[in-house]
Amino acid sequence: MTANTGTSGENLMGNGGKTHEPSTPTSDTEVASGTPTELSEIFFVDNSRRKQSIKIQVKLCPEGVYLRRETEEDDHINEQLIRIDDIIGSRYGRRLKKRARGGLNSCRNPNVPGQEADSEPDSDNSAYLYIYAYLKKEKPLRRVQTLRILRFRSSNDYGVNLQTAEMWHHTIRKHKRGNGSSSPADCGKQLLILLNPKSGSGKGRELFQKQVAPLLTEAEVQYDLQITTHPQYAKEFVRTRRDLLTRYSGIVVASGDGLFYEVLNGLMERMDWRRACRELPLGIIPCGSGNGLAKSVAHHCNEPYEPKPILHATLTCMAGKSTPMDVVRVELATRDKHFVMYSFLSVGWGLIADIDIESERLRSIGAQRFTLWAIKRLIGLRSYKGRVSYLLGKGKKEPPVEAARELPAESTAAGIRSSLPLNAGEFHDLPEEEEGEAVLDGEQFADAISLDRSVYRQHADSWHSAMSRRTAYYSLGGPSMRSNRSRMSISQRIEAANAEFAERVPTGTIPPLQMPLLSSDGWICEDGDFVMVHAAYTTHLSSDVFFAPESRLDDGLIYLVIIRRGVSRHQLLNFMLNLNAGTHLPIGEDPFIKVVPCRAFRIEPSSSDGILVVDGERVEYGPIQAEVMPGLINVMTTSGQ
Ligand SMILES: Nc1ncnc2c1ncn2[C@@H]1O[C@H](COP(=O)(O)OP(=O)(O)OP(=O)(O)O)[C@@H](O)[C@H]1O
Repeated sequence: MTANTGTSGENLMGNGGKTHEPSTPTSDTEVASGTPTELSEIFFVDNSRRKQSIKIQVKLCPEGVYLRRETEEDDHINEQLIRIDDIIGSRYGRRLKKRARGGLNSCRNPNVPGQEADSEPDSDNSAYLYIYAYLKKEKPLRRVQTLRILRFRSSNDYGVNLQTAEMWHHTIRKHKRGNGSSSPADCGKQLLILLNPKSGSGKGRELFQKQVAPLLTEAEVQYDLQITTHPQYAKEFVRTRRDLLTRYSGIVVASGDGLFYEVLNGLMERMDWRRACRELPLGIIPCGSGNGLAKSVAHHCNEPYEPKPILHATLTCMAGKSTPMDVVRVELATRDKHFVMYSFLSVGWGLIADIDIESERLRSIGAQRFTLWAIKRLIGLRSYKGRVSYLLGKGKKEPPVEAARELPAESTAAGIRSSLPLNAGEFHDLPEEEEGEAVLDGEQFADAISLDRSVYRQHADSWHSAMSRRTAYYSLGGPSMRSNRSRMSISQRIEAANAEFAERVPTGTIPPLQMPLLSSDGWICEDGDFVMVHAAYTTHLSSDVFFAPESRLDDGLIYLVIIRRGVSRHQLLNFMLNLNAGTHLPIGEDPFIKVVPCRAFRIEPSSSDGILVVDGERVEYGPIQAEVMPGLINVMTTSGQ
């Protein structure tokens, strides 16, 4: 719809065809900047069929834009509200040369002879305001793209008309801010967009240009697009950029879950990790193959996902709101080394992990590979011996389990740290980075630091150190260490460095992997044969696997699904078939399948052969444990907290 205002409006309202001043506030409440709170104007739309113009009152207020349409027929009045949340942005200026989506209809001022709406831009003194909105509709849940074009032509002077359009534009922005939305444009920062051109079907770049870039333009978002050139590019980028917090307002990953994992782990390696996690909201635009996080975020916000996941997720990232989300600190032990990684989706052992990884060889057939491999694995059903231990979530009762038992209250060696209440507030930032001597010291002792925090993700095909650089640097370079350094032996320095490190970086609060878990600390342990142990902390493992329906982004809980040997193939088949709808978990007690909401868990496989996955990627097989860091990061959502 194109509406025009100005002399025509005045004429109809009986002002004798005089041009009128630009829109003025209808309310006298004005903010310091001079932007009014409410604007109202009469517009007209040509109705060629009825050979008359339709009068439309347009009112802009904090709730959004009201359009009230009146025709000559008394009984024919209808109204529309474009909610401020549904408006992603507006633009003002001359008429766009290219026909804008939503249609810039030819319109003629009905009351001023000779004033052609379709005149060439050069002779057109009108200023146009383009309002871009994506209206949220229920049943079915969807977003409807809507463009409203307001044409301001009350003056013969283009500059005056432009001022009016500009005032409307700024008022829209003000109301969006007032609604809790913080656009990058408002804080003078850019959005960092990391795009993996190889993710999913390998069309990330194309999809971005076609579906994401136009929305960014509509929302006036300034962005820095970084196209990854190799694995670890994104991780290194966020880990090493000194101006990350001053230059960027948030980070959007246009890719699959794999790249999001890189970004998260890159942030966690920064000296200012805590501040970075708090101040830089993270968004995801699903261009990958699994897309569990994008679907979980859409589910959380009650936003549509299909049939246009990229469009919907981009809108979510543009909404300027964020919600805290849990991160899970995962610790692995292989070949006498400790590895730490930060996860946001899941840890898996057994059935689902096997299907996910083993079906890779059928990647060329698409998503059907999972179905085919699931059938294969159900026929040749495997189970794995081992031990699963967990700390129940606060206020959660232990579910009835056949073989669950409490760990003996062992009196353990000195130095075992008991499990503390998990609290994100316990994690601290490192002090600001210092150059020079400290870094040198760090390098000198890097190899000697006992707590190696390297992580190996086989699929990513590269080693990356999660903490070692920082460990070495901080521990020995801190002011408290420097003064006593000369009097300390190397081993004392290393010990002190580790102690300081443990305080300052996001260390775990549960006992290290090689230490026993105590029932007196609340640990519950199950030994036996397991078909599957799969832990999830978001609702969806992939866009079509609704694995943990009860999960909330920041509930501080890990949903541990345990399936014991003895489960029938029929029951397993039902489990697999119902994963899509989220109805796979037993409602009442079940001797073989159960779900445990916990804060931390440990898996200790008895054999050395099997598959473990973290966030859908294979990791080294061996003992693994994880604990939740509640609400550590903020993810972009449409409903902020
Ligand atoms: N330019 C690149 N070339 C090759 N690999 C890359 C490049 N950029 C990133 N990667 C790696 O590709 C891996 C997979 O990427 P991503 O997660 O984006 O896609 P996906 O695997 O298709 O999606 P999903 O993880 O949702 O299944 C990541 O682990 C990342 O390290």
